[in-house]
Amino acid sequence: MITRTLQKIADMCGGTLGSAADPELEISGVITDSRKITSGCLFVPLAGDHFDGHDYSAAALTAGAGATLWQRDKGAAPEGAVILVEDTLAALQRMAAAYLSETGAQVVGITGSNGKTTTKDIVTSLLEGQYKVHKTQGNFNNHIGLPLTVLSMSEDTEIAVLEMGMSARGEIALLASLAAPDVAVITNIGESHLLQLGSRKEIARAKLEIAEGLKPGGLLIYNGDEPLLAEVMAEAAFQAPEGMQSVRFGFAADNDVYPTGMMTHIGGMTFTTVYVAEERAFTLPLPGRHNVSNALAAFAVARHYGVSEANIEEGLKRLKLTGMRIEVIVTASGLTLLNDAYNASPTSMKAAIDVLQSMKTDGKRVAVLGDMLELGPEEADFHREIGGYLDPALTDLVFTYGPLSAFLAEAAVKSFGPERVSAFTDKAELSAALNSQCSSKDIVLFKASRGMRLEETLNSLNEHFKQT
Ligand SMILES: CC(=O)N[C@H]1[C@@H](OP(=O)(O)OP(=O)(O)OC[C@H]2O[C@@H](n3ccc(=O)[nH]c3=O)[C@H](O)[C@@H]2O)O[C@H](CO)[C@@H](O)[C@@H]1O[C@H](C)C(=O)N[C@@H](C)C(=O)N[C@H](CCC(=O)N[C@@H](CCC[C@@H](N)C(=O)O)C(=O)O)C(=O)O
Ligand SMILES: Nc1ncnc2c1ncn2[C@@H]1O[C@H](COP(=O)(O)OP(=O)(O)OP(=O)(O)O)[C@@H](O)[C@H]1O
Ligand SMILES: C[C@@H](N)C(=O)N[C@H](C)C(=O)O
Repeated sequence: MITRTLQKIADMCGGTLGSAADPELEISGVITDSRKITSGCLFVPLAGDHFDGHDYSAAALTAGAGATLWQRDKGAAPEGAVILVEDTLAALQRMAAAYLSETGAQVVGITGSNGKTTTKDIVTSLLEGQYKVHKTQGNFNNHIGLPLTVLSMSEDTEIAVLEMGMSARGEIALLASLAAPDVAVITNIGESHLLQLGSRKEIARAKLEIAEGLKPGGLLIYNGDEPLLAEVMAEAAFQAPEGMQSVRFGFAADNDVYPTGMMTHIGGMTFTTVYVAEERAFTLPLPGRHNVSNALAAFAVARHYGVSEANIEEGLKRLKLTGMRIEVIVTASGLTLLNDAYNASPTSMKAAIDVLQSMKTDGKRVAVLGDMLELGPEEADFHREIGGYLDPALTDLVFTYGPLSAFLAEAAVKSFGPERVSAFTDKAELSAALNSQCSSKDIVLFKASRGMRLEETLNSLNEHFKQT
């Protein structure tokens, strides 16, 4: 984490020391929540939807913070070590950019509608055998999360792997301007946040802002199976940096990185590809064809940094995936739970259904699917599309949760019949139905948008089977 004198911190964030501040005071770490203060940290108060951090600056100092930023338009600053700034969020971002530059770390920025977190985890696992790597924790991928990620990295980090999320134009541009990536990855163009962007082409334009933020001579690694990306890059408005290199990954053989074979097995996927010289087989401890796509993007990053095939194989073995991304949980009772409840959009929903329908079981395959949010005016049709995508020969029961998922159920009934499809808007009723209709031999998929918190229903079913 960042460790600097108070004066240096003030210089990095464009602030001015308050009269009581000791310029030589050592600051270590940056915290934005007064309830999580660490000794000697810099507290950065942010104004949010429910609180204004400035109301907690004095408490933060009392709790052991070494100093606090203070926004000039917030009235009288508290007594003690204060750095006065025009805007605390802008100061946080400026500090992060300065720190990243001072460390000299290489930066890999990862964006895309789906797979940012997964690909970030795979990239990290492939690189860390040869480099000191720091990566985004959880989903800290926005205008606050990315700066905090950077400020938490150690001074001797060699490569920072930073997830960049967005839900509006300009957001990736801001993150890329802060991070100045050496390598930018675009995993795919799906439908996430279509409500705000309006079209998939506009989503592609938003994601390609990462390329425009590359350092000169930087490398863009993008999904070559997605025509919208090439279309947008051909537009006059797209401003590639000087000397930009590019590598395309995907399933089509005209990509630079693509699989020459794939096989699903109980522990994940095995695929063959030409990594450096000749075709090799690699085992990915993750289910789903979509995760092969993510792995191929990560391979392109690893090859750029000269990672050996031996380290690739070791990296895949030690892969630590962030939870709730098609996480396979086999309970003591034998019930298999697919926890894919972190978020959902049509592309990721289909990918999850493909995983469920490809798994072998002596019991039933059960899909528990909740609302997909932020999809815009066509949201009902997107849910109907998923209902029609389910295969009654491969999925046995369908349970839906949420008002939008009623459209999914309506479409599924046409091929499953009413006795195999149940729609709910109450979690307790959904859980009761699952408890009575599922058996310990079943595989049960849970997937919905973050806002549905469907992991609560997964946990309820898990608890039920622990007691039976
Ligand atoms: C500002 C902040 O961190 N807020 C977090 C806080 O929210 P809450 O509503 O409780 O408080 P306020 O925001 O009103 O509080 C303002 C500050 O005051 C501090 N404070 C409060 C009380 C107190 O006693 N002492 C205090 O010091 C407080 O700490 C605030 O700093 O808590 C929530 C629950 O934990 C957090 O969720 C909330 O975090 C916000 C949402 C945030 O942006 N956090 C980032 C660090 C982050 O990266 N979060 C990611 C989610 C990112 C995301 O959604 N990404 C999108 C794509 C980008 C969309 C973009 N348009 C956007 O707006 O984000 C995606 O699809 O992935 C995460 O946590 O996963
Ligand atoms: N390449 C992909 N194509 C389709 N779905 C994917 C892909 N990669 C991951 N997913 C699915 O998308 C969901 C989110 O995965 P992940 O968290 O890795 O993506 P993300 O882009 O970080 O999401 P978010 O925008 O919420 O941060 C999971 O259900 C996961 O299984
Ligand atoms: C976490 C939040 N930004 C998000 O991903 N929202 C979408 C709609 C989801 O919850 O799936």
